[in-house]
Amino acid sequence: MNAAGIRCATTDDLDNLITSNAGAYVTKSATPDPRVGNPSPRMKGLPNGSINAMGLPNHGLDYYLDYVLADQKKRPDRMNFLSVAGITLDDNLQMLHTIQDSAFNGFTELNLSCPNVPGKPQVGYDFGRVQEVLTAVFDFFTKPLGVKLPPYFDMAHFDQIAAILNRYPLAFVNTINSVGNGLVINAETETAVLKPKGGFGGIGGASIKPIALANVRALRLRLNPTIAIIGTGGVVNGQDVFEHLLCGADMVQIGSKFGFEGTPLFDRLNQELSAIMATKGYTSIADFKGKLKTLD
Ligand SMILES: CC(C)(C)CCc1c(C(=O)O)[nH]c(=O)[nH]c1=O
Repeated sequence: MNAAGIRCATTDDLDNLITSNAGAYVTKSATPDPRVGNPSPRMKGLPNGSINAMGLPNHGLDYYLDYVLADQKKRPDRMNFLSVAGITLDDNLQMLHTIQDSAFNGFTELNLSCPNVPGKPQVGYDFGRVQEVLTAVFDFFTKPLGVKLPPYFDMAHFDQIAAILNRYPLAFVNTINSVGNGLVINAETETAVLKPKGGFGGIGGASIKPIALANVRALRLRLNPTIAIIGTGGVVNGQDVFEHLLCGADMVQIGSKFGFEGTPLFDRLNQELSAIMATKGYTSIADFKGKLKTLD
């Protein structure tokens, strides 16, 4: 499926997704009210990925909730995901109350890369805050909910975030979001390529696959089996999908590459993954999911 933020901000984008061979879709992370987002250039393609500082441009929660409600009426059998990214905890709780009180019965993805109070790191990097947010959310929210996580790079952080997440009835964890605050420069003009944030932005694409695979594997090994894992990051071909599944992902999302290739990507990835499985004699994903071997 697509990753939140990529070709999923308008009803046209979403119509393209539901008529494609993607297994599911997720809507652009929503805020309570529409947002214009940051000034352009705010996203740039790179030889092996992308950098972005979009600033959460979106049409507001109601726009996406209306869309998924209409879709679930038309296609009650299909999975759909609604992503929310409140700038404040109150915004997140307000949106989740609206979703809880609505007829929506799909998955809600709570983006924990949302900003924290000024001077503190994003919520996903403030473990105490993660606990506060999830405690407040699960105080009332009973529908299927997962969290979108930033990448972690330290074994102690894998231990800490997993220990926190295991305390909540999460349907899934989506790992990873873009690798935060990279910087891409144009050496000829001696200028950063993005306008917002002095050129700092989230990095996506092939270069982040080793980080994504590590986060999928580390969390699979630590999280309760009741919590499914969506693997996101660095997928450009069927082998990358296979690797995410081997690390333990139950579902795979594609961001940067989907941005460049569009919906034919899903047909290509399905074909490439099927070819790899046939070569290896696998008839189902269960034959190899999570079965990464180590050299001990
Ligand atoms: C980074 C935030 C703007 C706080 C959240 C939205 C978001 C954005 C974005 O809208 O800039 N880009 C990403 O690569 N990941 C994200 O989660």
